[in-house]
Amino acid sequence: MSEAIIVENLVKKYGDFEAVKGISFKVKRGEIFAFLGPNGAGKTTTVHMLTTLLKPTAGRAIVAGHDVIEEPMEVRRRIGIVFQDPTLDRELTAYENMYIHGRIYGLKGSELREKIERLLKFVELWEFKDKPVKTFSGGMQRRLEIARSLLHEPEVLFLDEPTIGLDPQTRAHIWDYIRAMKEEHNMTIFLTTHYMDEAEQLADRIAIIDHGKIIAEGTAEELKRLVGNDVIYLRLEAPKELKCLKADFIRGYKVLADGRVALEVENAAEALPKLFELASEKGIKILEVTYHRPTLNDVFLHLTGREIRDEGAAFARRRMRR
Ligand SMILES: Nc1ncnc2c1ncn2[C@@H]1O[C@H](COP(=O)(O)OP(=O)(O)OP(=O)(O)O)[C@@H](O)[C@H]1O
Repeated sequence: MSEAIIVENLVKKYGDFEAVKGISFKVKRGEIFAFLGPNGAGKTTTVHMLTTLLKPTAGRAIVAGHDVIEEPMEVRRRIGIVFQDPTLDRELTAYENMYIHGRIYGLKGSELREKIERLLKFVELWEFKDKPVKTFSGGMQRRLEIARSLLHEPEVLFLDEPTIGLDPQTRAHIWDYIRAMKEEHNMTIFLTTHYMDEAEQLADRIAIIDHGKIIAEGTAEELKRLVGNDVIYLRLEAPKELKCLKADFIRGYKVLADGRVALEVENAAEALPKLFELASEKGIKILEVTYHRPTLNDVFLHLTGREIRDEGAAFARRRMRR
């Protein structure tokens, strides 16, 4: 089978609240697939259903060739998971954490020792192997969790927000490991993220999830094509004057939470002089202008009218404080 994950009409209700509202998608073997969405979109709930930790209310999911409801043990044997919150034993050393996990999966002797060494070297923690985890930084702990999740050579690896709260340098390191896992082991990787750059940098395909539904799916390039060619950001002296800025060359617009306006246009270089002319005709004062090719943030804005960035950033700050 060429698919590592097949999901059909998957639903999860918590009481009356439907957190996941009948989602369907497929992930091919050897693919990095990202679930991109804001806080509370239903990403973790989906990961928990796909990893057999949570029973779906309805629908079906096949992971590594096995049904998550009918054959949970078969699924568990073939997957690795790195959760959002650390699950390491902080009192034990890095080596001991790896060793115990390996024994749980039936590994032992020289095979286990060699794997631990190879994986701790892979995530650049070999020299810290005898240090207790409580002395590790957040980034070191995440690297150790990744190494641990690879011990039993999973076919499919689930990473729930793998770089949340980490500094840019550590995030880039973790991206390198994720790419290496795909390239060297043809591993299928399902990751959730609210960071657009993470989805863009890593994923072969991206599903954008919002309020429990997949609202778009494709490669980063395909998703950006939904928006069009260019996006112009404007700050107006009086934002309510926006309604006077109607013209054929403006394909759509959205008002951002910070008061700026995003205009979707075919070609910003051609649209800008026309825009200035129109503004001066109508007596509208433009305070600031920038433009760029659409980003995934623009795609999210185009689809939902909201920015993923604000919600994500606030969420990351909240988590860091915990
Ligand atoms: N055990 C639960 N009981 C009730 N509601 C829940 C429970 N777990 C999650 N929810 C709700 O379901 C929705 C989806 O949550 P979920 O954690 O899957 O979202 P998410 O996209 O992963 O966001 P986050 O990154 O914050 O976990 C949210 O509105 C959340 O409040």
